[in-house]
Amino acid sequence: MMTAKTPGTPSSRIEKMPASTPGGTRSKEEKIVVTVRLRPLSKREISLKDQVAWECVDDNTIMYKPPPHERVNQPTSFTFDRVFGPSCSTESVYEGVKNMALSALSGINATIFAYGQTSSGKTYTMRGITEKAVNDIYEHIMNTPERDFSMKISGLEIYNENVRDLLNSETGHNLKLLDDPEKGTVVDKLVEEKVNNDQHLRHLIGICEAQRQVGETALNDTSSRSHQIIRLTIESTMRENADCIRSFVASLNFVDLAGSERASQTQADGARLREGCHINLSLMTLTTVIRKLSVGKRSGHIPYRDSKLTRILQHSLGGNARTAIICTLSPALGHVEQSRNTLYFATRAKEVTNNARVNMVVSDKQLVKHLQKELARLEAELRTPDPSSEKDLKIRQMEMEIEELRRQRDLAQSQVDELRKKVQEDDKVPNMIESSRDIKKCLTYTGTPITDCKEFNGVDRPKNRMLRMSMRQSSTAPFVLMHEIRKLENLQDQLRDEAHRALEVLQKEVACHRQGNQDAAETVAKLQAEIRAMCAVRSASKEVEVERTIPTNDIVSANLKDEITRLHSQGSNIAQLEEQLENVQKSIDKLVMSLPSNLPGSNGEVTPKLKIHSKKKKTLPLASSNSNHHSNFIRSPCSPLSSSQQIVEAADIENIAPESPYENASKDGALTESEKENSSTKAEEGGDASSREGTPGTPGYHRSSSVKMKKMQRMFQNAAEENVRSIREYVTQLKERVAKLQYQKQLLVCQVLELEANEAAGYNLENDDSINELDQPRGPWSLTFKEQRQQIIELWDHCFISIIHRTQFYLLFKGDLADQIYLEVELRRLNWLQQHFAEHGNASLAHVDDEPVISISSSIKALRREREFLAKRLTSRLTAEEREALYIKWNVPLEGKQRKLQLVSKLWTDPHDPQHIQESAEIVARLVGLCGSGNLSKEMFELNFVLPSDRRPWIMGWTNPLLNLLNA
Ligand SMILES: Nc1ncnc2c1ncn2[C@@H]1O[C@H](COP(=O)(O)OP(=O)(O)OP(=O)(O)O)[C@@H](O)[C@H]1O
Repeated sequence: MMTAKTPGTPSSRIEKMPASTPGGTRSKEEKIVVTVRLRPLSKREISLKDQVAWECVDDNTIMYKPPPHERVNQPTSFTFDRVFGPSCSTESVYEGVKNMALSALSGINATIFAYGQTSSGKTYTMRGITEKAVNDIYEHIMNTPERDFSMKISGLEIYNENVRDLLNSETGHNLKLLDDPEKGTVVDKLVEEKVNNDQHLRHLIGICEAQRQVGETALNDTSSRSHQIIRLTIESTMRENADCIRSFVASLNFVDLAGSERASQTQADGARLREGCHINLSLMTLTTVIRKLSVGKRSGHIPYRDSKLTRILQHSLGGNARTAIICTLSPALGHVEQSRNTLYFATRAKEVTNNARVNMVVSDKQLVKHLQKELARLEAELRTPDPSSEKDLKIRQMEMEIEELRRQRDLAQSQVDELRKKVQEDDKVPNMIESSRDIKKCLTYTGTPITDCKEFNGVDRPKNRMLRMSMRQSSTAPFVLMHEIRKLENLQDQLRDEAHRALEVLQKEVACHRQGNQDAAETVAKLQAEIRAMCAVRSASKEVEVERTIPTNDIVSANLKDEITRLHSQGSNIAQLEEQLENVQKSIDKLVMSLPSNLPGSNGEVTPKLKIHSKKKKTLPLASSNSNHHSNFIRSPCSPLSSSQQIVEAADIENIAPESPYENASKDGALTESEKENSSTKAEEGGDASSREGTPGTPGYHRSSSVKMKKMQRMFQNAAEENVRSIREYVTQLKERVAKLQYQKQLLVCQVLELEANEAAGYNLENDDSINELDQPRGPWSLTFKEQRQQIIELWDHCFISIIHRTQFYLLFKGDLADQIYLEVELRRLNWLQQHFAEHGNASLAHVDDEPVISISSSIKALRREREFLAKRLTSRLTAEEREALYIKWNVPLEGKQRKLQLVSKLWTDPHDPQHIQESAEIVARLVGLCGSGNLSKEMFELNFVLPSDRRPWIMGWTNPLLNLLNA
């Protein structure tokens, strides 16, 4: 025999909570749900020709339909949560309370009542509801495998105010109600049967039904004479969490009340009358409790204890449960009074508020198990403190971290001290200062020392020191330096050869025009001889150098010393070449002036296209090799340098054609003085009387011949002028290239001088650690690289350098050891440029043909043009989606004007934000097609003068900034 528990306290221990509030979870106020079910007329009613007096007018309203001529003084219309008419199935009625029934599965108590007069259909309805609820409960359990459910069932009836156990028909009579301080009212000795499955549950419910007191009344052959309560207690726990000791627990009550009719109506007497009295006592108390609860807190005392029914169902009436009351009605006019009473009861009931909450409990078994486990753990801990406990472990870890941090701090401190000491020693070495002076001198393009150079004055000493250190690191690669020296010398040779060839052409031109200035021809011949002499010296020295073209590392130090000496001794060669070219240019100018068209007596004007200071700068070949670009600047018929040597020879032959009589006479040696004079006069008139095409003696013919001669003369004259002009321009280009060569050589000399200084300061080249660093993959160089690259990025921004150049450089040089030379030269170049801007402001750096070479404004202008170009490329290189994504990312208004230009104008603008730089470079690379196409090569940045096949700055490499810097 098991002890019965109250609905709120199933077989579990409520976790330190009052019986009325198990689990302590927050309660939810909810009114009792009231529905009305109107059954069809029964056979008995039909046979009595009773009439239907009630009609369900909608889902919520039931209305009295009085017979004709009846005066109705009472309400005729009643509204509830739901109203079900005679045709509605029990399933529909269940749907109205289903939610409530299933809330028991999640720990909320629920009670479903059936209230109504005898034979109104209470039992009929509650059987259907119970059956469907059982189906749904088991379906839910099947669909919730994560929870472990257990269920118990108890059944009782209150018959004549006696509580009978429907599952214990033998001894379960007149059970006592006990008041438990924790659990509330409990039915003593009520059997609670554990339910195994749905079949088992149905079976047990069937037993309860069978055990219920049934009797025949005038209205119902099988009238239920008692109040029946079937209670399911459902408990569930999460399966996974073994440590979870809490469970949901709730009870679900199915209550089928006895008929609420008056005894007289049932024509009861004897036993039925007595039953009726008791039934009415319980129902009267229920009605009173409901009425009192319906008016709220003002109602005062609630007489739950006045009947066993209300005592047992106390929690379901205004307490911790959700409650639904299904009021059943007979539609018969003959029962209208009882039906109205039922509807009055239902109307009050719907005003009652309950406070249901989730019941969380700890089962005694689980609690004991949990406490035992905890006790064992604590005892074990007390006996032997666990060394590997989490807290201890953390403390030890932290101690180790502190120790490591301390060690790192000490190491860093000692490094700083060492560095400081070294720097102090460095400052004491006069050779280093001397070296700095040399560098200053070498960096001065025009040969004038930059006395207040920011990078090397005392004001910026830390930066200066850093630069010196980085230069020492990178410039101590003698092998690279020697390689660069060789390259420069080759360039020098090529330039000299080209200058020589240009002068040869010039000489031929002079020879071609005997009327040219004799002095100029002599000057040219003299210069030509000088250049030949220079070439001879150079080729002799070359022979000596053959053996040491590829020096080994062992002898690199010694060779470099030789190089230094040789570079010093050759220092004047380039200057001489420049000077000689200058003289050549002057001679050409004289030559041009001496041409017939420019002589005051010819046409009286200087040909505009022969103006010496031509404003229009032509694209002339600057290839270091003898390419067929020469054909672009010397044109036939007079040019010996048409395109190749063969053409030169052919042109020499062609030049014989327009022989003058003076020439013929000279050849023959038989021309008289008068003839010479005649010839001279005709020549001055523009005609050529000695033309072999003419027939002397014919006036018309003579005139025609004279016109032809004039045309031919003019033609040759123009060709000659053109050639001389071309040569002049070519010489100008040679001068520019020589200037660049000079600059590059100076940069190299700087490095060599620095090497000397380092050596003098005790940095032995052979034992220099920085040389060994070449073999080491990372270390100090990676730091220097980062510093130098950041300086370069900032200087790019400061000097308005092409953003395509920046992109190329940024993407190419990632910190390889081989990048040292590139970074260093770029840094020097930019420092020098910055210095120039600081000193000269907007004045140009150098002049070619009176055009400014570089200035702040020209750099800004070039950068703007470049951004405009890139903005245009946004359309062709990116899709509309990509563009839009970029606008959003770079905060460019999507509806704004010139969005593309706005976007491009934001690129490369923040030198201090590495992410900005990286992203800017990626976008520019995409726009100019540098991504993954192999277009980027370090060769572009070598110290070569690459042929600028296209003048657009963005397609050129490092040579372009150099050109920008030095040229235009
Ligand atoms: N909605 C309905 N549709 C069809 N028949 C119904 C309906 N409701 C009840 N009945 C029938 O009416 C008769 C009386 O029903 P029932 O026994 O459920 O009434 P009751 O209210 O429980 O009466 P009592 O209080 O006397 O036990 C039964 O024969 C039942 O089958």
